Amino acid sequence: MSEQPPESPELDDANESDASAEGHDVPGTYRCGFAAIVGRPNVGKSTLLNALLRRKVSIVSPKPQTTRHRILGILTRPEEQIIFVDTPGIHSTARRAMNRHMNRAALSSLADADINLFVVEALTWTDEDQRVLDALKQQKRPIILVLSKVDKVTPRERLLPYITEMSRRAEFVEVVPLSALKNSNLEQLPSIIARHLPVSPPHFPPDQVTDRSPEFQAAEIVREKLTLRLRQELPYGLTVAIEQFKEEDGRLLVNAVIWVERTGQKAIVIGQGGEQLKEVGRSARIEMSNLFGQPVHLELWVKVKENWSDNEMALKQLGYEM
Ligand SMILES: Nc1nc2c(ncn2[C@@H]2O[C@H](COP(=O)(O)OP(=O)(O)OP(=O)(O)O)[C@@H](O)[C@H]2O)c(=O)[nH]1
Repeated sequence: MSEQPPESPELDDANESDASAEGHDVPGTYRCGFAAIVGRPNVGKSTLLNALLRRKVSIVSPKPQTTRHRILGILTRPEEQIIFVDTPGIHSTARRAMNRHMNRAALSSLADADINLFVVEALTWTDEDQRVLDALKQQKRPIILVLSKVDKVTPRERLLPYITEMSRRAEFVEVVPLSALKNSNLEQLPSIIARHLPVSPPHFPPDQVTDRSPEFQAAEIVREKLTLRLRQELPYGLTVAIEQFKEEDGRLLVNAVIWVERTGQKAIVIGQGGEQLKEVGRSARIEMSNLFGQPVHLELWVKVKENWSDNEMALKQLGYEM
């Protein structure tokens, strides 16, 4: 994984002395490594990451395929640093360049992780789940099976035969039923993961929670608000690019462009009398102010780039690593 420093003695030493320099000496038994959160779309991967970190680092919506990038979320504890990798949902209808990018980002993450968290929605099993499990098995890394959304399971007894059935599908090091939404049964997960990480000093400073820049987070907040408000297919045809992000007189000035694929979509995003865009801007601005701890002035523009999501060059320009 590109974020992981190579295992050269010089770098390891540098990490250790960095940690000490900041007053964060770590024990020789300290563990640090990557835990990828993988699964089909919409099973609750980003919600799980945010709940584990008690911070929102990855956007969430009821629509599948919301996460488009690989996003690191870093949990630093006295005995370990777990670098979670939130991944796009792995899906089978990968005809467009964007979908291929998403599957590639997810599949490369699970190959590089020290341990994988395979998230499956409790009581369900689909062909897409099976596809993800097949990919995981090829990696021969330890797998924790996370059964998500157990708050929806009634009566609870229905879980037991399901867990038995699921345990037969692969050799999971642990099966953890939980509800990220209700924050239930999450406490034990970091310790279970840590047992499978290599002994290593931390890769990141203790106060860093993500590898993503404030600009990236700002763009994602706008995209989340759009995804929550817009109906049907439209969220899949838009992306957000930050054109300006600067501090002036104690406030952040943010200009963002919402790129859509067709002229007709532009009018829908803006809405009658500009109401839709105004609401998106208002809710995004409030969330950004909370995240960045200062007032935000947000300007949104809607522009058309024909068919950008099926154009490798456009995707690259818009920040999708290929
Ligand atoms: N009831 C319930 N809903 C949940 C839970 N966790 C997530 N959800 C909901 O499931 C939907 C999808 O959640 P996400 O976290 O975006 O799922 P994801 O797997 O990251 O989705 P992709 O971006 O498609 O890969 C959202 O509406 C969440 O609120 C849970 O524990 N219980």
